[in-house]
Amino acid sequence: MLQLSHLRVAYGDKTIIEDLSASDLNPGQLIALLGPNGSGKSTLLKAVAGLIPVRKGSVVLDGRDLTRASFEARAEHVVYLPQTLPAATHLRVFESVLVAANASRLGGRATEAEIERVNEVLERIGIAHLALRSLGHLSGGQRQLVGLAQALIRRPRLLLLDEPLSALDLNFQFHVMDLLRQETQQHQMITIVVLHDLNVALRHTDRTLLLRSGNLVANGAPLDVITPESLASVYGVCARVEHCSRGRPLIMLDGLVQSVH
Ligand SMILES: Nc1ncnc2c1ncn2[C@@H]1O[C@H](COP(=O)(O)OP(=O)(O)OP(=O)(O)O)[C@@H](O)[C@H]1O
Repeated sequence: MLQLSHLRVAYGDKTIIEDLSASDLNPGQLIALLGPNGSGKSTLLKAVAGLIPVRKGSVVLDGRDLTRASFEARAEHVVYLPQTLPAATHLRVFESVLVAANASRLGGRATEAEIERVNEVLERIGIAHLALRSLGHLSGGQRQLVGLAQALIRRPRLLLLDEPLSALDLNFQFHVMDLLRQETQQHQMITIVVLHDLNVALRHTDRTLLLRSGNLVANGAPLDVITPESLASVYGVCARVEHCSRGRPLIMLDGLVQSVH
């Protein structure tokens, strides 16, 4: 279980998150982290991952406060995939995922099991045919899928993904969200994914955290959090949550209420 308590996060003297708490973040849950541009989503993920110091409060994972753990200890349990795509190096896709699989131990030869796992992850994501291509020869979306493979191969306790769909086409967006849900449930991970497409959050996630100006304004089931009221007050849009002929919820955007920036 993950519990965030009274977090304060700042860049220098600029406080972004003042006093944020979130509980009920449980293993097996795919959790959407939503909020307008600049609301602090990346800052929160980076702080939980230990990439920005937490000035106050705690990040407790399975009873252990990660803010007091060494970077190495934290890296064993937490994987963070940033918004930026993996660098376009000469490394081949297969090697880059193998390196990620080995990231938590120093050196040593890859085991048969690790090689098999890399093949399996590439297959599941749908990029096995790219295994021998160098990263520098891939498209942006293909590199984003490699980044995802590098994260999933680690099978962490806590997986933090910052806009992992931003470069993907519709087919891969659906496939990746489906895969994340399966992996999260099967391996009882806690997966937090930053999304801008609220329909994706409604369709694919178990829980939703909604940020506004560094404050957590809602934490609950997607349909309880994504409401006309919260869309108006947080995103400044006039919208309805309708149900399509198959019963799935869909956000219909009618216009802007106000600027929230
Ligand atoms: N390195 C930094 N130094 C100072 N301020 C920063 C830094 N990085 C981000 N900020 C500020 O922190 C605030 C939150 O930024 P953050 O990137 O966490 O937002 P976000 O919700 O992820 O936004 P987006 O949806 O646009 O990616 C913004 O006001 C931003 O300008």
